[in-house]
Amino acid sequence: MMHLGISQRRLLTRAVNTCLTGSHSSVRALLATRQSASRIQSIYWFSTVKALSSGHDQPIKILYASQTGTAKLFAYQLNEQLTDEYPDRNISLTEWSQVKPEEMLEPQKALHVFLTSVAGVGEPPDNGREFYEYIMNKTSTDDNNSLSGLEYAVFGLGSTAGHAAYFNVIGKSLDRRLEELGASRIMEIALGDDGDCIEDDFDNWLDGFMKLLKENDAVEGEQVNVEEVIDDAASAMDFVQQREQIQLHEVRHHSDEVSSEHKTIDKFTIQCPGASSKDGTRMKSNKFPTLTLLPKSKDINSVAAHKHLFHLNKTPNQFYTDGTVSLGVIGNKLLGVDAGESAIHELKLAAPNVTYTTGDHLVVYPQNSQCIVKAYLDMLDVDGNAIIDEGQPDSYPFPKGLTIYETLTHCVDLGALPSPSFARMLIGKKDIDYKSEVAYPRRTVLDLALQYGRKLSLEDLMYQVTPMKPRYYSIASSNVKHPNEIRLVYRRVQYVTKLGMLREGLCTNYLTHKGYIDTQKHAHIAAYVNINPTFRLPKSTDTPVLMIAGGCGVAPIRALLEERVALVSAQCGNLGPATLYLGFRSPEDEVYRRTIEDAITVGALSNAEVTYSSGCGKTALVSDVVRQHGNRVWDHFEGGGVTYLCGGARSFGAAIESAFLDIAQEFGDMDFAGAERYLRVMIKDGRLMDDLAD
Ligand SMILES: Cc1cc2nc3c(=O)[nH]c(=O)nc-3n(C[C@H](O)[C@H](O)[C@H](O)COP(=O)(O)O)c2cc1C
Repeated sequence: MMHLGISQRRLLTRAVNTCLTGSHSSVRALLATRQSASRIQSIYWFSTVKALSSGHDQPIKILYASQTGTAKLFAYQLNEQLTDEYPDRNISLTEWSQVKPEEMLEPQKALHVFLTSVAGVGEPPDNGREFYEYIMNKTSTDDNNSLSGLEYAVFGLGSTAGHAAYFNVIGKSLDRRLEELGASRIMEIALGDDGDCIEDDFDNWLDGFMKLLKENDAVEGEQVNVEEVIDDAASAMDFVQQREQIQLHEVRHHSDEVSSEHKTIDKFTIQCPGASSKDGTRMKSNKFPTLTLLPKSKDINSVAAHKHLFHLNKTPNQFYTDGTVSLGVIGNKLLGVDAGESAIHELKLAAPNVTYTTGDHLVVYPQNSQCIVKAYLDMLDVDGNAIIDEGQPDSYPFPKGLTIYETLTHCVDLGALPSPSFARMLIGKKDIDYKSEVAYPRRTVLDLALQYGRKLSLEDLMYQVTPMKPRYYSIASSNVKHPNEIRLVYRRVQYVTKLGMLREGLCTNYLTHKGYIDTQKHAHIAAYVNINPTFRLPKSTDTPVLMIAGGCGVAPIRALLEERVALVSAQCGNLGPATLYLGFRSPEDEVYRRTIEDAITVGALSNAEVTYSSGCGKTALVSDVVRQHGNRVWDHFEGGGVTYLCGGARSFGAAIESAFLDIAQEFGDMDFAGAERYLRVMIKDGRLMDDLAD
């Protein structure tokens, strides 16, 4: 399932940069929601914040660890704001994995700002693991190890939507650990919540951080009082406002001599081979470094423009994560043909050289649709064929040497929301209510630019737009049955916003358009397998299995069923009983009936209960059925069986968790707190596994 659903588990993908969109969840998170708020408070109640003592010319090190790109994006935004504000100060931007852990910290030499997300349920991001382990194991007893004199601030990224029990644990532990090791916290940790509106959280933190630096400058003797600090903040905003007027300046192309006629007529434009205007000029940003463009003769609609970015692999410009491969689309069909446009799809991919295990995720790199890319090219006034030259400054956030068309197609998320600062620039106001004006109506950069009549330069877009992130999908096939094939299940996302704008999920629509044509020449997608060791069939085949799923949550369940059927065929010992509770929106939405019937016929599934929440005479929610069968469910729990829970996190996952808590209280004769403890032990012991997302 894609999750739009589940997959979006990690799917986090998502939305990583959007407010109130999909997010990953887990039962343990749901369980802990009630407790987490007070726990977080108590942890930080006693945290100490010390006045910033370093000089106003002290270098600032921005250090980030990011799994899906959000912390990285914020780190870049912080870098931009700081270099803007303090052009003469030494500001550096470093990914944790870029330097040896023991070389990353420089007490007394720099102010350290850490940004880190949480990935993999309470785990650090992959590019942060080494440093995180280093700092957590570092001892404070050895003088050489002491971090005394190191001033720091932490912006943590996490999600309460799906990970309340582990909300921001990495940022919080890091923040605590640094203090334990003698470092000085100059600002309370900020806990960005991707389950709500993390852009807003970062914006508020950034505002506070910049003010703190200004106050420090004032204390240092520049005689700036508090009102001045506030005025400064306001004039910084005025600058933002000025920026949107986008002054156009005459500049030279990096290597070309500008002809005398251009010198005289192009007062506000850059002479540029990548311009689409007749006179060869385009707009310039008065804030971001001018991108040097080279002409390219190929047409943007040529095949080359749509190819994947594998040619960048093993270069400094590599775009895909190691292990990303090109998978041929060998099947793509609507499973519920009468279920309308949001019917569930199944995508079949040839994966001859890919190793995966049943329960893993496939991480897909989507592309923006051609019509959206074209609309941006028109707005930017540039030629999509022009190549963004290799010689850009290091701060340029995307691979160099690609055409503008390729960059807009692959590297930036044109469906994402602009950051608050970018939105302010586009709207032309310093005070905006980001949630109501941008996040909830889901206005994109293009929407705002068109609505407010802004013309954007290429640079203003490239330096502020959200980078493209790959999307996570639960694999819906078993590697035992299909070692050379991967199936995904997804629902195409389409909806109309409160402002009446049609919105389409970027990846599900990308996949939908990867139609299958039965020839040797397949469409391809770029993707890699993400190992998911906490979602596996039990090692012992006779362990009883209970599977509970809703909608696209059927994806990983299909994989488990396929594997159990394969185990029956291979006569791999005694197969324990297996029960399935599965819910769909309506009978038309139902998928895999045949698969379920076949599994029952061969003995891979003992019984199945399929319910519909609407569209038929007898509707029921899966959670109601689970409650009705409470005694059986309890016997399963007590009998040492394993349980799988797959589907949407917020409503489906929460409803089933609530049913489990009721069952434990009723049949286990325990109170609510005891029921919560009971489920927690099941999770810890690997007897309750989930693949939940929204
Ligand atoms: C696989 C995965 C696991 C996650 N686990 C947690 C978690 O345990 N606790 C939490 O607070 N957030 C968790 N999150 C949410 C992310 O930390 C959050 O979306 C963050 O903004 C992502 O930042 P990044 O893109 O820089 O990695 C998880 C996200 C993913 C993708």
